[in-house]
Amino acid sequence: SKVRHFKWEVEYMFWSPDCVENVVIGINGQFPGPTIRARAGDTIHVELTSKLNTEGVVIHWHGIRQLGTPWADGTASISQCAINPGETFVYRFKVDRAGTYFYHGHYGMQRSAGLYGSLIVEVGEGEKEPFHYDGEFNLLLSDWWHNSVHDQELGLSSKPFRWIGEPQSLLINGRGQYNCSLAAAFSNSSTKQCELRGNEPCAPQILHLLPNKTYRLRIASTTALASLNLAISNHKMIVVEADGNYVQPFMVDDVDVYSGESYSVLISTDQDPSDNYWVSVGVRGRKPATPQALTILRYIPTSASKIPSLPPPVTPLWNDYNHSKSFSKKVLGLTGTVPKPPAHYERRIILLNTQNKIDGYTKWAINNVSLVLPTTPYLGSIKYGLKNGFDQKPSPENFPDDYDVMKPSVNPNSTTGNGVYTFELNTTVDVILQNANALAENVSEIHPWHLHGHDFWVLGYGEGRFRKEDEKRFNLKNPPYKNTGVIFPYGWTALRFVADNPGVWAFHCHIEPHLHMGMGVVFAEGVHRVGRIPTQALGCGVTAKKFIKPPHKS
Ligand SMILES: O=C1O[C@H]([C@@H](O)CO)C(O)=C1O
Repeated sequence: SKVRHFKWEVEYMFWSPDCVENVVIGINGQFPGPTIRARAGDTIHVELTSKLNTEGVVIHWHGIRQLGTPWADGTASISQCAINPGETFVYRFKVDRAGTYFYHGHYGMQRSAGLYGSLIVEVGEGEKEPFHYDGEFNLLLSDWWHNSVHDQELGLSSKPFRWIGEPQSLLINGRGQYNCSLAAAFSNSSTKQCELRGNEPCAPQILHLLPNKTYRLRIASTTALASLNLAISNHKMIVVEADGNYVQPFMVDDVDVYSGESYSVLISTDQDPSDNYWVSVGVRGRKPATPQALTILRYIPTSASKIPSLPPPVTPLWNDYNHSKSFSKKVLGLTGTVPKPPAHYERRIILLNTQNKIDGYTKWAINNVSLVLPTTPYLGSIKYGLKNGFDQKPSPENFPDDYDVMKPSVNPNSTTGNGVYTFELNTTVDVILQNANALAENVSEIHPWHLHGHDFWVLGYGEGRFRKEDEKRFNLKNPPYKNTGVIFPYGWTALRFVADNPGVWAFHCHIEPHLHMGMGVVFAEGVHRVGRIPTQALGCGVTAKKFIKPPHKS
C-alpha cells in the first residue's frame, strides 16, 4: 500500500457550470475538485490550504470511516475547528475498503457552493471485484442554483423564511446546460438546441464506449436538495455496489440516487453500434422545476456529435413513491462480502423528523430539538472533559406517544440544542428514523440520512408510525450495508450499527438546507480511546484556551 500525497488550494472562482457564469468553490482551479484514485489499504494525505479569504473551510471524506483518525472526518464544530483563511490543514487517513466515494465541504453550505469531488478506491493489489467489467466511467451528480449560497443561507435563516426553491440545473461531473438542451430536437418547448464545441466548462462529458463490452458506471450524488433518477436509453443496468459495499446484483431500467448515496452499475454495450444513446438524470420526490441533465453514451466509431435517434428516457413521475420504494427494497447486501448484523440491539433510539417554527424561524427538529452546532468541536470538548463546550444533558431518545405523525407539526416545546447521544463502545444501536408531516398540511418529504464514521444495516422500511412489533419483519439475513439511508414520506426506516469507532460523529439529513436548518444529531462513543488530536483541530472555542500556549516569557 501507498501514501498518496495531494496539495490542494481551495478558492472561489468564476465558473460556468451550466453555461451561466457564477461563483463556485474550486480546488486547484478545478470544478468539481480533482478526483482522488487510490487502492484499498492506501493512506490519503491531503495538504489543504484555504484561499477562501473571508470564511473557514473543512472537507469531509464521505463514506470513509476514519478508523482511528476521527479528527480527519472534516466536520466543522464536530471533528475539528474550521480552517482559517491562509492556513493549511493536513487530512491523513486510510481508505481501507474499495468503493465509490466522494468528498465535500462540511462547513455552512459550502457543499452547495460546489466544494466537492470524487474519491474512488480500487481493490487492493491482487484482489478482485465480485464482477467483471472492461472499463469504467465516473458520474458525480449535483444540483446547481444561480443565486449564491450566501443568499440562500440568509433566506433560510431569515424571518420570514425564504426557501431556496428548486435548482436551476442538474450537473453531471459539474456540467449542465441551463439555457439550451442537447435534446431540443425531441422537445415541444421553445428550448433551443445547445451549440457547444465541447471545450466549454458546461459541455457534457461524453462517454466513449466500445461495442460488445461491459462497463461499470460509478454514480454518486452530492446534491444539495434533489433526489435523482438516472436512466440510459435502451440499456438496462445491473446494480452491484451501494455506498462502498457490494450488493446482490439486480437489473433495473433506472436507478434512484439520493444525496449522499453512491452506486455502481454495469451496462452491456449490446445495442445498435451505429447509434448513440442518452444518459438522463431527473428529479424525484419534489415537484420538479429543473430540466433533466443529459449526456451522451457514444458507441465508437459512431460520431460523438451524432444526436441519438431516440428521445431521452422519461424520469418516473416525481411522486411515484412506490417506484422509489421498490428500488430501495431491491438493494440487499451481497452475502459473504458484507458483515451480517448482530441479531439483537442493545440500545434503540427513535428519531422523529419534524419541520417546526422556533421563535418564528422555520427549522427542522429531531425529537423536538433543532441542532445548532457549538463553537468548540465536540471531539476536543469530550476528550478533554470540558463541560462548557456543549449541552451536557443527554439528547431525547423518543417522542411523545400521542404525537400524530400524519398531522402538521405543532411542537410547542421545540428548541434549538447541541446535546449528544453517547454510546458505550461496541454497543449495537438501532436507530428508527420516523418521518412525519411537515408544517404544511399533507406534506411529508424524503430525507436521506447520512452517518459518519460507520456503515449501518438498513433493516426495514415501513409506513406510518413505527411499532415495536414491526421489528419482526426486519431483514437480518442480507440487509444492505450503507452510510446513507432514506426515509420516505410518512414512513419509518430502521437502521442498525455497531458503535465501534471511537470518535464523535455527525448523523444528519444530507439535504444541505435541511442540515443547515437543524436536521441532524451528534453521536459519540469511546472518545477516551481517541489518540492524539492534531493541535490545529483544537484551535477554537474552549479547547483553544486549553491547548494554545501563551508565548514563552523569558
Ligand atoms: O425545508 C423546507 O422548506 C420548504 C417548505 O417546506 C417551506 O417553504 C421545503 O420545501 C423544504 O424542504
